[in-house]
Amino acid sequence: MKIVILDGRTLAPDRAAWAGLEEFGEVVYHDVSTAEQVVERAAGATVVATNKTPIREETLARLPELRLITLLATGYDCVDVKAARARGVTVCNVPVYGTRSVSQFVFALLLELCHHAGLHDEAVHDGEWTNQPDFSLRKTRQVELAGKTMGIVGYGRIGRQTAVLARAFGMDVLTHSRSGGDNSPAEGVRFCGLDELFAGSDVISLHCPMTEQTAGLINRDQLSRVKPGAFLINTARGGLVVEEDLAEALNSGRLGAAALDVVSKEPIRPDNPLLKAKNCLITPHIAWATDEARGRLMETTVANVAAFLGGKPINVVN
Ligand SMILES: NC(=O)C1=CN([C@@H]2O[C@H](COP(=O)(O)OP(=O)(O)OC[C@H]3O[C@@H](n4cnc5c(N)ncnc54)[C@H](O)[C@@H]3O)[C@@H](O)[C@H]2O)C=CC1
Ligand SMILES: O=C(O)C(=O)CO
Repeated sequence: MKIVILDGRTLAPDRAAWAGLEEFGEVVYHDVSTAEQVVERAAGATVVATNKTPIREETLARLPELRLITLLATGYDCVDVKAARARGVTVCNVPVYGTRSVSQFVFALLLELCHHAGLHDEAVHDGEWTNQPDFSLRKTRQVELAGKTMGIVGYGRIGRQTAVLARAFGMDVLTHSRSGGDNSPAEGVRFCGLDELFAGSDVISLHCPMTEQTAGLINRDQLSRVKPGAFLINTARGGLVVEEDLAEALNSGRLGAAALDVVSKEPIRPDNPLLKAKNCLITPHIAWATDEARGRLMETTVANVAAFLGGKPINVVN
């Protein structure tokens, strides 16, 4: 049986790290693949592992031997899961592995927006503190989170954990989720409509998946409702945001700042309008990438393949 890893490098560039899959069959490893390379590389494979390499209907049609697509990620928007189901291909993902890391990263981004610790460190190392008389050198406005409201779009695993951290910072939490009430809210968390969430939040954090319904959810119309000066954080998927509209909201000062771990095309293109937008912090899709989360991701991937081959698939999303 052939197992093809289409884009293993971001998880584990060392091929030895994939040895756990070798007990199931021949493993063919690729650092990274384009959508156009999938058919050739996955030909004859029973199992394909993909992190972000797209697998669309036309690709599936040309891979008749494929039985399992195992995502090396939580988000599965790069796979046409409906087309896979129609062809009898099981798709599974890796939930939970990154819940704590991603929600922690939300606060790494948010705290950077509040305090600009990196910028102050640079100023100190450049001698700015030494060369002025005051005991304190404040280069930007400093913001306290206690008493502010965090709006969480998507109250699933990461959204819920982000709410826990927000509560620990003394924030009130508004949330909007698909069913409006899936998962009973924790104390201090209130479900509301998206418009109310946008109008009532000092910090908006996105945690819903990228789907037909959520594509472009954050657009000019929605951004016109935000509290002046609010912060937007996106660690979910770039496609949730209309990037030109976000750049406009930042440049006009309507939105105070944005911190984005994800953009619509990754790696980011040089003409992405957010690269030149005011007060826009961008990290290269690393919220998931702690050592601990990557270890769990690999373990669950091996478990996904073992369960599927054992006839009792787990973490199935289609
Ligand atoms: N930046 C990174 O490194 C990472 C990003 N992610 C992203 O985070 C997303 C969320 O992950 P989890 O919380 O584990 O998923 P989850 O499935 O536990 O939660 C997603 C939540 O979004 C809600 N939702 C779905 N459609 C919605 C809509 N139209 N409006 C509002 N809410 C909606 C669902 O009801 C669910 O409660 C993933 O889909 C992935 O795109 C996940 C891991 C790492
Ligand atoms: O797990 C995910 O969904 C990520 O985006 C990280 O690959």
